[in-house]
Amino acid sequence: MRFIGDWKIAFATCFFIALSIYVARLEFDNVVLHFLRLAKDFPENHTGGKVSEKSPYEEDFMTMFMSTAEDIDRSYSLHYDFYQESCPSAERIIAKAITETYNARPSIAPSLIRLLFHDCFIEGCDASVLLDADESLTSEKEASPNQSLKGLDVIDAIKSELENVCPGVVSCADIIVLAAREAVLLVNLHASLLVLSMLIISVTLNHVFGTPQAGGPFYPLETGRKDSVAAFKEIAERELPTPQANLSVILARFASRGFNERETVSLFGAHSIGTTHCTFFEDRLYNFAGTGKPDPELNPGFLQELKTKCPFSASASSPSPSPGTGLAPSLPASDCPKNYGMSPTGGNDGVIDLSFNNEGGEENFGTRYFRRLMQKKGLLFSDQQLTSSEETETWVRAYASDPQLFRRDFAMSMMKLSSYHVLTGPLGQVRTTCSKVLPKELI
Ligand code: HEM
Ligand SMILES: [Ca+2]
Repeated sequence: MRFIGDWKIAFATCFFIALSIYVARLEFDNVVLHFLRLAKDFPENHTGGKVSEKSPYEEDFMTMFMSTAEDIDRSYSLHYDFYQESCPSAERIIAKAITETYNARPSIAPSLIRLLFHDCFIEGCDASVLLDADESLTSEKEASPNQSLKGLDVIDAIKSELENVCPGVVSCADIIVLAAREAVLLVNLHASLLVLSMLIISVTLNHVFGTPQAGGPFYPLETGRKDSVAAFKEIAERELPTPQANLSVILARFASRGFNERETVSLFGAHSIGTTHCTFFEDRLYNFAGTGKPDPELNPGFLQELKTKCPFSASASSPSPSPGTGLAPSLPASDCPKNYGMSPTGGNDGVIDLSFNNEGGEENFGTRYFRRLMQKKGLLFSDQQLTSSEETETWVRAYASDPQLFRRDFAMSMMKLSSYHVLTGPLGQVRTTCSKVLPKELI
């Protein structure tokens, strides 16, 4: 009995020490939150909707948020707490909905982060990706890269909840970026108390030994995005890099949207969570670039493990665009079985964790992905391409060994992506249903 009592006291003590260290180590997020509070007290100091031209790494969150903006007309720009008066509970409602959904369906977190990328990368964060086809519009959802998107139902559900509370106020574009922000925060954080306690202890141990905390980083977001009245299927087909894209294609696509190498590499850290279909990399296992052999850039032991997860299928032997082409631009999705889209028939529809056989630990958001790249264990050809140039490999190595650097850079890049090319003021509309533009009589 005595032993059990001692054990309990020891456990409780460890738990509270672990908790204190964990909380203390959240300094990064706390600084941001502190700054957010400051920002709230001085609302006239917010930046406008445009992403700063200056590299965000020369600035911190404070300056990015509070730097000079006097010359920007606030009604035409994003600003912090845009819904403060029009819908004060909006951000709370979104956060609650995402947390509840995540508790029942943790896979929602990566799906929402990917949804943000696919929306913002194509003509900006304007919810264009959510529109359904109608007589005047071809849906972006039909573009081959978007056919495997998930989580749209959750955005729709949040939107209808918000429409009940404050009709016609909160844009779908803002819901996407806020939902993705909550998703980043939640990744790997499970709700059950037992799991949470164990997580805190294991995370604390990780800290002691120099590895990062669980969950993704927090980053502040301005709001006030408007929704588009158009969708951009062809642009999505053409511009979203394919899993077979080589580094120059990838860097060019990101650079044309203002992202440098460092920012691009940091965003790829999102691939440390979620899943991928075998069809997106099976050519690397069986028939790389039509050679009938595996990709020599794939770790041999890892290759064998992947083969058991993704057995040879008809689609693995079908011709594929040679790596690096991005997307065969002249072929419609259905004619191009190995492009970004799901091959409609004969494809390997197996699904595998992007962190398959992860050695970095579940809690290791970001860092584990970069460590795997250094071991030639990138799942997608496009992932492994990040180690193919000196500049990008430098960042891969940096993020693999410095979790705090990754968290900071990822947060900054996600902020930048979330504000890319937004519509504000009269340039867009607030849809009442995310999948439909407003009927003319309501505009
Ligand atoms: C060259 C650039 C990229 C390519 C080729 C690419 C490709 C892919 C592919 C093929 C999948 C698997 C989809 C499926 O099978 O359902 C995937 C998943 C994912 N991607 Fe990317 N991606 C890229 C960049 C990004 C970026 C920049 C982000 C975020 C900032 C991102 C976030 C994700 C996430 C979180 C998942 C998991 C989705 C889920 O589990 O539902 N990706 N990506
Ligand atoms: Ca868009």
